[in-house]
Amino acid sequence: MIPTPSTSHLTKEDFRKVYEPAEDTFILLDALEADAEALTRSLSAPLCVEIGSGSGIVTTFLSQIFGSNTGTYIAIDLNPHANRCTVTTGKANGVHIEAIRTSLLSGLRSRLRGNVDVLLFNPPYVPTEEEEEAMAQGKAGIEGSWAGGATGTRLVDELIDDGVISDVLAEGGRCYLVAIKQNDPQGLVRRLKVQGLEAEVVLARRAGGEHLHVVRAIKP
Ligand SMILES: C[S@@+](CC[C@H](N)C(=O)[O-])C[C@H]1O[C@@H](n2cnc3c(N)ncnc32)[C@H](O)[C@@H]1O
Repeated sequence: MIPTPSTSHLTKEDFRKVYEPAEDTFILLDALEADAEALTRSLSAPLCVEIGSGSGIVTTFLSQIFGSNTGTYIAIDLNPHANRCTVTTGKANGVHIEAIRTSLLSGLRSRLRGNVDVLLFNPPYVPTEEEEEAMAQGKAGIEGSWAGGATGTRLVDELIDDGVISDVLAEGGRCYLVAIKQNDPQGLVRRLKVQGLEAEVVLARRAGGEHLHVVRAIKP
């Protein structure tokens, strides 16, 4: 069993500004752990990119699967406090994470094209008024952790429908997305398939009031 990275260096004050790991975080860790053997078998020096890294716990966990001196870890977040927390969580657990402040993969897409071995995104997935989502994105604070627009998939839609995921993944590269039932995970799977990816729901469970899913897409 891979240990959950320590976040004990982060304070209550940090978690007022940055998303605190919760059930949606943990289902993503579980999906990665379930694929640990396949990940390490097929990738020796992986380039791993997480969008929306928050506390940094997911990227740190992924580095533990590969071994912390193996691979390159890039963690993106729109929230500058998340960038800082991600770096300190990496350090506290012995991994170097490059934190970048941008929206989705803006400014990085052409550099990453065909090179990403593992792409992760636990997005803001709660269905909200579009105005509320736009305001949350503008503030780049904690509100941006959950406000997901009309169907909760505004950011994921942008990644899928603009072909960003299929574009940046390397051959054999994998993308893991968290979604809830209201996001229509099977619809996400269908649209990822349209982009030429092998996609499926690999994990689903109820937690509190949410029916959480992890969608995995692999570039053949
Ligand atoms: C649900 S939280 C997930 C945090 C962490 N990965 C986890 O699983 O605990 C979503 C994260 O996405 C970030 N985010 C929201 N909009 C973003 C955007 N346009 N580009 C990059 N990150 C974004 C938020 O700041 C937040 O840290």
